[in-house]
Amino acid sequence: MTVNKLETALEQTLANGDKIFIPYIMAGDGGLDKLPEQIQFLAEAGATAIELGIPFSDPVADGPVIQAAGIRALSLGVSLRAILEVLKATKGERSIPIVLMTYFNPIYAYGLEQCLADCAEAGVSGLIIPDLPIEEEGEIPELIADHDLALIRLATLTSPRERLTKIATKTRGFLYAVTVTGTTGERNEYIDSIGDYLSNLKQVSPKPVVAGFGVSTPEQVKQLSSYCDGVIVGSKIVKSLHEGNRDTIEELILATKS
Ligand SMILES: O=P(O)(O)OC[C@@H](O)[C@@H](O)c1c[nH]c2ccccc12
Repeated sequence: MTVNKLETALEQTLANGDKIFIPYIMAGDGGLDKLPEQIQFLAEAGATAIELGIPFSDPVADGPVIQAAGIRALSLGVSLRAILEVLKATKGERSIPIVLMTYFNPIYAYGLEQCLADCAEAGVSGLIIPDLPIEEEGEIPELIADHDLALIRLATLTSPRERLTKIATKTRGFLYAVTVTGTTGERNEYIDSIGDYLSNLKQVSPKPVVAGFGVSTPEQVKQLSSYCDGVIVGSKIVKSLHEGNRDTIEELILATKS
């Protein structure tokens, strides 16, 4: 029951009075053999779930830090297939839910049905596919649900209210609330209406609302998660892991604890 694993972890975090913290890491950055230990470190540091990026040659939504991590992983020959094999082999060792963040192309190249079956077998709980807008999903959400995986939808600042409501109703697991316009990466400030945007999403979303993009300090973690159910941090985590600066990661996670 992989979807349940994700939803239970999110619910438990909120029931404890904490906020959700989902770190994004690039699979295979530093070598795929490092992945199980990186996951274990983040789980022990108190992460709720992990968003695992699949390296891809044309990552249109990624800023410089994540692009560079993807290039490092690709240069080591890291593939979706190899990542799923590592996840499958280490499934019994971890209890933290894993969500894959991948552009649609690697899934398509793998073969949709086979990829979903292998994700489920590897113990993956959900998928974030940023270049699959709801207008173009077709039958894909049903196939994903048939494999007991959550398709996590993204809400963006530029979506009209009606579209946001549709996205919020359709999302599974949680709603990913993108907090900036543009690509991933650290930001110094958010738009003034960020609180209203997140509070509105909370009102229309039956699932937890988790804010991501541009979050890199404990203060930002606290600020954004005060309007919703928690945060996703990508670039800052990727950079800190790469530089061996793990204290920074622990401090970010600590900011979500009550
Ligand atoms: O790096 P940031 O600004 O902290 O943002 C999170 C983000 O990296 C992660 O969720 C992500 C990485 N690549 C993406 C592509 C689309 C949507 C989300 C993502």
